[in-house]
Amino acid sequence: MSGAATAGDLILTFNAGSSTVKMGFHQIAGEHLHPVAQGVIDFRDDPFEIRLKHGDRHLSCPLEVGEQDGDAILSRAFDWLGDQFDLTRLAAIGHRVVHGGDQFTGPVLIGDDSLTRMRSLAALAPLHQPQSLRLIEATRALRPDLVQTASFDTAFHASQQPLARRFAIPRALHDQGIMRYGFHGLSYQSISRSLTRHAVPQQARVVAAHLGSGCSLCAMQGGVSQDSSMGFSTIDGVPMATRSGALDPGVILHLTGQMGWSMAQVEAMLYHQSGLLGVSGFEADTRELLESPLPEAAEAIELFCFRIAGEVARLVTTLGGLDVLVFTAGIGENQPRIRSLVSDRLAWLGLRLDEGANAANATRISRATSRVAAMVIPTDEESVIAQEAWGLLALA
Ligand SMILES: Nc1ncnc2c1ncn2[C@@H]1O[C@H](COP(=O)(O)OP(=O)(O)O)[C@@H](O)[C@H]1O
Ligand SMILES: CC(=O)OP(=O)(O)O
Ligand SMILES: [Mg+2]
Repeated sequence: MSGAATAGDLILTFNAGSSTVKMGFHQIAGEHLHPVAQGVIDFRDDPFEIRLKHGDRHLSCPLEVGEQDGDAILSRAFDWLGDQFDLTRLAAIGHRVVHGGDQFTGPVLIGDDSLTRMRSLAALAPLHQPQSLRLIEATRALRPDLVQTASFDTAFHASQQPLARRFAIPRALHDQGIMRYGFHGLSYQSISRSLTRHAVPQQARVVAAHLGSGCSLCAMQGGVSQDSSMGFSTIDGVPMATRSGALDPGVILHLTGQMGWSMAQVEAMLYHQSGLLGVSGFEADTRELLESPLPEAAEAIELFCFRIAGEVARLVTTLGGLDVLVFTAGIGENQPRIRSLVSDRLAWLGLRLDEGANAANATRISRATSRVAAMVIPTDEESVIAQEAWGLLALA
């Protein structure tokens, strides 16, 4: 890749999540990077399309290609994006890559060697890593001239103490990399920066709850990660849209041993058939569940909030107390009812919501008298990826 840097002033980011690819266009202007447009391809839409918000304009384009055909999706998306932006201005494309293992503790330029190492981690994040790798490879084929960079979800958690990262299993397994990594790190880094902008002191003990399709929580102090609910894989921690969250490992032994399930069946159950979808029996989206009169829907929401509050309590122990609870991502930013149900279970910590502010998705949603502050802070993983890509351009 060396010598490939262009004089472009645009950075495009790709954030391949479990069900969407989010995009961000950022413009380099002197010492600053300005977000200029955000886009999304949501694979749950049928038929799916690319949607773009550019200033006040909302644009969309049907993709009309198979969901699995990554090359065709990208080429069609690039054609259309080329009508909206002068893509010769692209200086770099930055990708979110979920698993960096213990090999990547910061962002990297993508080249043959880093790509091989990212591929070796694909099995550890089967919902995410293959999707990012397909995008990176398709972009390389389409625009081999472009600098590409990778920003890792796991990197932010490299600051955790060894104790927080260890499972109580034989040391030899830990030494082979079977340890707690933590995810959603780009989101937590974005939150950490926003907290500084909101004048939250560096030493404040913060628990951030990233509640989207994937859900995790992170204990932060001094602007860095101290512990998190997700460990080795993106199934760990609290229940999610379709993932189980932490589960007694004896259940897996029972299913594969006594009940004769294959590993593929177990994997499908843990990643795709559990969480809100599994408990409700019909729906993974909190918006639909909260509208539903069915008791199973109410139970799915109750269990979700019960487990989130329980995880906050565990992370408070890691921090030795709690000053700020932050809600972020699709659910955290937009679902007052979920924030309220979680916070009610944390009243013993001295947390009291201002229900008016909560209903309005205000930045500060706790009462002035609350011992713990509760905040709603939009996450911006795309800006973190773009900043990191920009920082690497000089090395390209
Ligand atoms: N405007 C909204 N109002 C209420 N809930 C929302 C809204 N947008 C997203 N959500 C919830 O957030 C979830 C997706 O969150 P998001 O952070 O976009 O996920 P991901 O990045 O993991 O794909 C949806 O399944 C839905 O439950
Ligand atoms: C790590 C993870 O679960 O990511 P997402 O929420 O984007 O699926
Ligand atoms: Mg996400």
